[in-house]
Amino acid sequence: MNQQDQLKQLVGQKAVEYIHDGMQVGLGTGSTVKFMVDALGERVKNEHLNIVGVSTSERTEAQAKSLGIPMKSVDEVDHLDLTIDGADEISADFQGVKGGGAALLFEKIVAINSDKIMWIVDESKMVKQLGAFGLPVEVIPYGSQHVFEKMAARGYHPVFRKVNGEFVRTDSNNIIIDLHVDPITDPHALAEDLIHMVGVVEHGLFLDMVNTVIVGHEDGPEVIETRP
Ligand SMILES: O=C(CO)[C@H](O)[C@H](O)COP(=O)(O)O
Repeated sequence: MNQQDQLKQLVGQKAVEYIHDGMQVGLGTGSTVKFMVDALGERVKNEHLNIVGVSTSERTEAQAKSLGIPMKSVDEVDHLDLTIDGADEISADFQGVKGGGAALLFEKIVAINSDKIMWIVDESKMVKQLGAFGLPVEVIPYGSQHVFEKMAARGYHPVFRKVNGEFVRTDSNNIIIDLHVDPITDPHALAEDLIHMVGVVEHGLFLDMVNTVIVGHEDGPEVIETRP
């Protein structure tokens, strides 16, 4: 395992210490969360931890079920106690960019219905200002070329996300446009502009949301309470 994966595993293992009996827990998406779900599966199996998971993607759902974690859909729970997710960038004032794994819509729905939100990252994700990582925006396919052109006209430097020449599809069958605005000097203004563009379903700016960040360093995990 490379060093970055070791840090991801470390924060994943640390995060599950915050999960207790009876909790309804949102499970994010991505390579860091995968380690967390593995660790949670161990606790469910070995300690008979009694929890319900709510996933943010088909990938996480399949992994959690394969490990015997009891799962419900977001609409089957009245609330979530805690959501643990990864992030692509976290700024010095704890604003986040997410959606590198194209799961930002479900991640945001689960996050805003959670009492507490925790992000788990290796130290490379901590930045001064957001923007170096392209900002993912989920867009419905119909009319997306026009949305793209409007974004370009605003100077957002959009790029359709494709793999092998094919549009990447989200779990809702939408597509992703990554914006290259670096640095993002006013994330709130950008978020406000994007969410009002017709055809945009959701954007990857997760603002004023996170309560706890666990950062993986070589000498151990650092737990930062951002909004206790
Ligand atoms: O937002 C996400 C998926 O949509 C992920 O949380 C984010 O991309 C981080 O992923 P990783 O842990 O693989 O670096």
